Amino acid sequence: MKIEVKDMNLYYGDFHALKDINIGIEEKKITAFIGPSGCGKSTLLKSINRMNDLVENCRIKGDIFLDGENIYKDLDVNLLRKRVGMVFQKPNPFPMSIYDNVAYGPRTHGIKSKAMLDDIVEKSLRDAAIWEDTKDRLKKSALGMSGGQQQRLCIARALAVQPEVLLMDEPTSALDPISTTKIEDLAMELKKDYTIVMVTHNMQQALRISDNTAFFLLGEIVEYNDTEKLFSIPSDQRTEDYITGRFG
Ligand SMILES: Nc1ncnc2c1ncn2[C@@H]1O[C@H](COP(=O)(O)OP(=O)(O)OP(=O)(O)O)[C@@H](O)[C@H]1O
Repeated sequence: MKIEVKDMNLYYGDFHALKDINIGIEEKKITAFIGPSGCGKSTLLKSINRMNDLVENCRIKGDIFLDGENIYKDLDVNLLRKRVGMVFQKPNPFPMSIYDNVAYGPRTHGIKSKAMLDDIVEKSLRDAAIWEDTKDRLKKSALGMSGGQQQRLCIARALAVQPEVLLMDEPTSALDPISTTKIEDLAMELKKDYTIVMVTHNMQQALRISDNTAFFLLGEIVEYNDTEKLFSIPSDQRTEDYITGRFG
């Protein structure tokens, strides 16, 4: 297991948003989090790189381990966020050039050599399958790209600091079907090297690309299994009701 969440409970003030969460995320696999709106998928995703630390009134009990190290006790938060990158629902490139977007992370980690940065930028853009679209316009603003290109750029930006885990929060929900397919293909390619955890509202997407799926409801994980099993022979009635479209 790359990540293990043990007996985790999370509260936003008095609101109990995650209840007794226990889940192991397998290395170099795609794990999908599905479930109706507001059931805690993003909250758990954001906990894995401690983004909830930024939320006032957020209290967490229990533990999360990355390669056996407790992320709340044993790891520096900056190092954790280098190892666990994140891509958000809406592409959010910085208002700067394509090159500078990708070089941003490596620069903040102290890399100054132009040759080294050039290599990292090219490799990251290639790995995010967007080198061909960008190689002749690296100095142009990232904001001039299409939404789908911007999302792949954001993935390149996340890859540039050589993370081990990539958290993706509904990465295709703002994209058209063609860009969505590109991101899905990319995720399947990236799992050779990275552990991917993806929140998705799209059950077809979870079925197409993920190895394991967790079904969330009202802050609990109702069922967690191999994706094909979860969708073909769900063991909980609530999972069955959700995947057959009876609610949510
Ligand atoms: N910063 C916050 N302060 C207070 N409550 C919050 C905060 N963030 C989330 N919540 C609440 O926690 C619950 C879980 O939210 P979360 O965003 O994790 O759900 P989700 O399953 O990802 O939903 P969606 O699919 O709509 O993104 C919701 O009821 C939400 O209103």
